Amino acid sequence: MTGHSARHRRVRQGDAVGHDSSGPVVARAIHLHKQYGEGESEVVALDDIDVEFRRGQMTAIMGPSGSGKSTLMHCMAGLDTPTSGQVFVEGREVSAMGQKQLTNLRRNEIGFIFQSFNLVPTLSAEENILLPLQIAHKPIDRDWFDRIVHVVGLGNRLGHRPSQLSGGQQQRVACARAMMQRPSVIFADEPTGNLDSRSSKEVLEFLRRSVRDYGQSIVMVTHDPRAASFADRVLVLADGSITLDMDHPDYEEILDVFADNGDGDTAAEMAAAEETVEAIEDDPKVDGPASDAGIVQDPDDGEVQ
Ligand SMILES: Nc1ncnc2c1ncn2[C@@H]1O[C@H](COP(=O)(O)OP(=O)(O)OP(=O)(O)O)[C@@H](O)[C@H]1O
Repeated sequence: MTGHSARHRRVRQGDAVGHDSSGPVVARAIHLHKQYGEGESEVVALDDIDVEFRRGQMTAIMGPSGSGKSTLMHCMAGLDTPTSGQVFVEGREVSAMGQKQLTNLRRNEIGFIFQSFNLVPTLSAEENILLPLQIAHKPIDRDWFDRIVHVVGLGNRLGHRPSQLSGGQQQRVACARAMMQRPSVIFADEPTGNLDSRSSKEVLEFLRRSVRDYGQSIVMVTHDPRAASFADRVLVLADGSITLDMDHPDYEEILDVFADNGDGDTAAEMAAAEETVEAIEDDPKVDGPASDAGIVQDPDDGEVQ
């Protein structure tokens, strides 16, 4: 398959991404520039990015390793500071906030989902889900809790600790935790990166449902074209710039983009790796999902709330 439909737009340096689409904006970056180091060690991670993320949409951010995906998400979420430019969430300028305001913003407006789940190992699933609200001394809406737990499908696992749950179940706890505070936007960094394809699908279906049924806004970094195909919109980054803005692309169209970018080996490798994983999972001799074994929690990979 070659070429892209009119729904997909090549983006050139200086173009504003998302300004021509309908729907209110939940988060926005204006001339966002991020540079690490100086002189010979200087790296431009984000090169003058203009982008808008709309409410009630799931946006996937893709691109080769080192293209700036995590930096963009961290700057949008107030976890990293831009070198220049502005970031707004709900119309409030994140890039001008002090530490206290940032903490408040992250507690009240932003939900996080990380690749390594970041659950507290000594707490039960229920306690993990409620922890951010308790830290923020906020009241617990039991009806909302019950609805989320039902949608995530964890009803009979609430008393279990993370070590007693599969990788997919742990990530669904992390999803429920992110949804519990009804954030304006959830930022998800490779949410299915540690999961087998079956668990990935469960997590992605939950995220999709939270967008469809509850109008949740989600921005998700992923390397996985299958995960990106769950999104309403896919942005492709290269060398710190957004190069493509795709509206509801399917899996084939996403694979095609990486082939078009001269990254065909990567696309072929991704498809082959996925087929191998699916074959292993479908093999009756293999007992349980691959993700149940060997999950290592990285305590430095972001914060709990
Ligand atoms: N703290 C840092 N100090 C110096 N350089 C950094 C730092 N963080 C990121 N970079 C550099 O900025 C660029 C963008 O990194 P970033 O992590 O955003 O890429 P990415 O697209 O998320 O990559 P990956 O897919 O491998 O996670 C890379 O060249 C990276 O080496």
